Amino acid sequence: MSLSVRSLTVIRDGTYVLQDVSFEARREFVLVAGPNGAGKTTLFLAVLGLVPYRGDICVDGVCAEERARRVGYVPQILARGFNATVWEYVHLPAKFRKLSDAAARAEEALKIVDLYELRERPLYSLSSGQLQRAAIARALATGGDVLLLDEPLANVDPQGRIELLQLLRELKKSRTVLMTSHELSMPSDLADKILLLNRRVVAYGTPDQVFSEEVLRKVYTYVRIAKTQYGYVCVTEDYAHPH
Ligand SMILES: Nc1ncnc2c1ncn2[C@@H]1O[C@H](COP(=O)(O)OP(=O)(O)OP(=O)(O)O)[C@@H](O)[C@H]1O
Repeated sequence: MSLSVRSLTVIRDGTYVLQDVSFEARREFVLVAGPNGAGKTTLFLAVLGLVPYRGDICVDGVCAEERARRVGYVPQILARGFNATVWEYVHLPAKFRKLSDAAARAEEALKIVDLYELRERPLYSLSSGQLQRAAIARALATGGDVLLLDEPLANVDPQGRIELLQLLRELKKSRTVLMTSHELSMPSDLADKILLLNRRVVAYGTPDQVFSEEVLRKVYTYVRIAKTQYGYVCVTEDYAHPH
């Protein structure tokens, strides 16, 4: 459950989308932050071997593209499908990979995300938060000691967010989880590390290290993050100086 990225460079249409990106994560929860176009999704696609890249990417010491089998990926935009049930959505990828215990894996994954009771429901009937949890179960069912979650908190209501954060806390106990988010307010016990990207690694460290004004200024002009009793709270200067 370790991910090691060394000197990763991705060029698309002649432009450097990622340049000399290096970091390691081992059974940690890493929040991948950075502005639009910073290369966060591209980093995930490179780990999965879906874009051409230079550099070394290894999962549990496996650096060839078979490493992708050890990675669970939840993309930013989730297809609701039309006729699939929750069970089919979670079970079928594991079955198509001919995993002998596909049904047991799907069952366990659905229990982990607390959707087992809803397994016969059509996918389209789920709320956004439930759909996100179903997508996480789908990734868990095919493997996934390293989980890559692209914006799982987007479009999720506050109650769904609490449920998802609770699930993420559980998942990180036995896995390496990378999650992208533009929402930097979060409980202080969630992220072990913050990877602040802007095509290069701007900073990689603990939230206290990266959420400092000095580091954030390198990427965001008007953003501040305060550590409060509620966790890290992100405010922009228009809140700090109301009109
Ligand atoms: N298929 C592609 N061909 C060429 N350039 C691409 C392609 N996909 C993405 N890019 C470019 O790569 C850069 C990084 O995109 P990426 O989606 O990785 O950023 P991101 O940090 O995930 O952004 P966001 O926060 O908006 O989701 C962007 O400038 C984008 O235009």
